[in-house]
Amino acid sequence: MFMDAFSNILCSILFGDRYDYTDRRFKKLLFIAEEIFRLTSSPWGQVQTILPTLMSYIPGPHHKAVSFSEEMVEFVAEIVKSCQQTLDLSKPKHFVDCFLIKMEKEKDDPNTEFTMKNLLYTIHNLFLAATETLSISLRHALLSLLVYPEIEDKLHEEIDRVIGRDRMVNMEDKFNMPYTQAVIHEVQRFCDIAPFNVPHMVTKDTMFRGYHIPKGTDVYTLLCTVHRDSTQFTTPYKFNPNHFLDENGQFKKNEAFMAFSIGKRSCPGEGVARMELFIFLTTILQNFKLTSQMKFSEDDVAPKLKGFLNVPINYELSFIPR
Ligand code: HEM
Repeated sequence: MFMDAFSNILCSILFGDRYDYTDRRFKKLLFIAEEIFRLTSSPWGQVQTILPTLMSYIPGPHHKAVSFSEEMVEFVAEIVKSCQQTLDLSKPKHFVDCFLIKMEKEKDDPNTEFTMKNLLYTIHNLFLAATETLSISLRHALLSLLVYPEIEDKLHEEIDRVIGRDRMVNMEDKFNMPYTQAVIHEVQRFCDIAPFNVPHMVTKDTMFRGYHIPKGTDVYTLLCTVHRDSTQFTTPYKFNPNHFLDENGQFKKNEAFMAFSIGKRSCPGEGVARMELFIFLTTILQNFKLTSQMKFSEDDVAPKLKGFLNVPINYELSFIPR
């Protein structure tokens, strides 16, 4: 359900359109995205990420991810084709229109990055980067609130005080909701969904803290070590929103928070991801109390590595209207 909702937000940004949840083509797109994610997270997929050349010679299920990716690109190509038919150069309606206009402007530049292939693969990558990450984060957040109902109570209190029950939340509210902001940051720190980040490669010979890293070496920046650093977080192995609150209960940034990575290649979707997590979580809690027939321990909320992402356990959840 969350995947459907987050994917539809992306579809509105990219194509200016939402899909009905029962739409056959939309369901197919989500199925493909989930399959690519499942295959790349499997042990086969992980070895392929680390040793792509070797794994291209070895038969196995990891090759299916490539054919699923091709299917997704074909699907996207159809949508882009229909956008081309309705394109008005003076009135771009969405991301695809803006990209097509740039393609048109730079069509005589042999070095342009604005090509059809880049458009299709950018959309493909956005689908993979933007849907599962948000869905996993929200599922972690709701599980954390089931394990710590006192934190849910404090969120309800802040939501009722700042937003009330009669209007929808908006992004301005965030500035008056330090506790909610702290909880969302703590969910992302504690659940640490991309513990090894994504692989990077040094583009030139590099000296780092006395070590020589030759050009072309793969580098994995372990975000998990920063998120569990006891010099930065008082109780690194415990879910604790106070990590992001000062002594006056105001939201406090922490430079060691790196859920979206840092530097030039940090997550370009950070802004929209923060917005979506805030709006989804506050809207759910404005309207519902969370319960479950299952019994949870503190260990259940701790991150569980599956492939290259930390995912929450499977759990049942009921939304009780408030
Ligand atoms: C809670 C949600 C999200 C988390 C935790 C997250 C985290 C990350 C991380 C750790 C990276 C790797 C950065 C690096 O290479 O150092 C990344 C890359 C990326 N993310 Fe996100 N992300 C999230 C949501 C999104 C959303 C909503 C979008 C798009 C709307 C998005 C688009 C991307 C793209 C395109 C890249 C690749 C950037 C590149 O290769 O330069 N992400 N993300």
